[in-house]
Amino acid sequence: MKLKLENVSKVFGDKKAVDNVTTELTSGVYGFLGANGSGKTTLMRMLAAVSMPTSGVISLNGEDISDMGARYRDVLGYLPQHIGFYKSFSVEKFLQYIASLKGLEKREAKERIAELLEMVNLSESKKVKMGKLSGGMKQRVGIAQALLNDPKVLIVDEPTAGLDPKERIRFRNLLAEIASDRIVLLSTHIVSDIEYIAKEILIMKDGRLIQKDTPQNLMKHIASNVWSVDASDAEIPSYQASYKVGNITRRAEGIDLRIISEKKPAPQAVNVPVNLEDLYLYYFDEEVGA
Ligand SMILES: Nc1ncnc2c1ncn2[C@@H]1O[C@H](COP(=O)(O)OP(=O)(O)OP(=O)(O)O)[C@@H](O)[C@H]1O
Repeated sequence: MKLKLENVSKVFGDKKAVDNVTTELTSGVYGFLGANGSGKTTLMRMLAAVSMPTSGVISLNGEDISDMGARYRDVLGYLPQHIGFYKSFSVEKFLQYIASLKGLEKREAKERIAELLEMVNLSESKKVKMGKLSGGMKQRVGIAQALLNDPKVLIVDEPTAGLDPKERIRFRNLLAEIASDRIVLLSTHIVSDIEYIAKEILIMKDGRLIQKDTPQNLMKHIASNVWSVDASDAEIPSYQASYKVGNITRRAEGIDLRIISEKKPAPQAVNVPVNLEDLYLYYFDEEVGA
């Protein structure tokens, strides 16, 4: 299984939302990191064949997905960032409805829905109306609908938003389990979502794919840029003004700042082992997700 992107771009007016992306995805989980507006959703929509590239080609096993039509949708599962639900449908009814849109046989759908409800821990709530579900429950229904047709390519856009930590772990394990013979692309702001399960991490910035590598290699690249610095309260603002400061840890013996910097930020600074949050901070200025 190979999903290939060749010089894929998407332009809205004079905005290049996705800029000449070329890459290949095979079985496994790919974590997709990027700041807000970096083009992740736009790229995922093209991979889900919801929108067409302005230029470039996306192919599955050598065949242009725009020529595959229904055959591509048959092997695709997609959980968009914002999914429209029918408030008056029960969970089960909603899944039956999506199953019929996806062309599943009634009996096959019934079995699959029961299995998926179990998997996302919603069997007990199958009669509850969609309008009455919590954010996390809705998200789990979204995940179930994306898996209805047992997709070979699964694209999920920020699927863990609104899930509590326990649900997030359950979801992460579920993806890891199903990814052995499928391509799973998962976008997130929350680095811990992909820390353990991603075979590779793709980093997108201003529409361009700037990195694609294993988490270990990406962390190795920045090993000399992550520092721990002893500081006093009074010094914190000046470090923050000059450097990317991650965690600030207060200890009995003083304050420890985690700093991302190519040059040594202070004489007492020492290099420390890198984690994925450092990677996020290195590439993006904004705050690291929860
Ligand atoms: N339909 C559209 N029309 C015009 N501009 C768009 C459209 N869709 C996206 N954009 C712009 O393209 C850029 C990339 O947006 P996109 O939603 O793909 O980013 P993202 O990385 O998914 O961000 P987020 O994490 O906030 O969803 C943004 O500047 C956005 O404003």
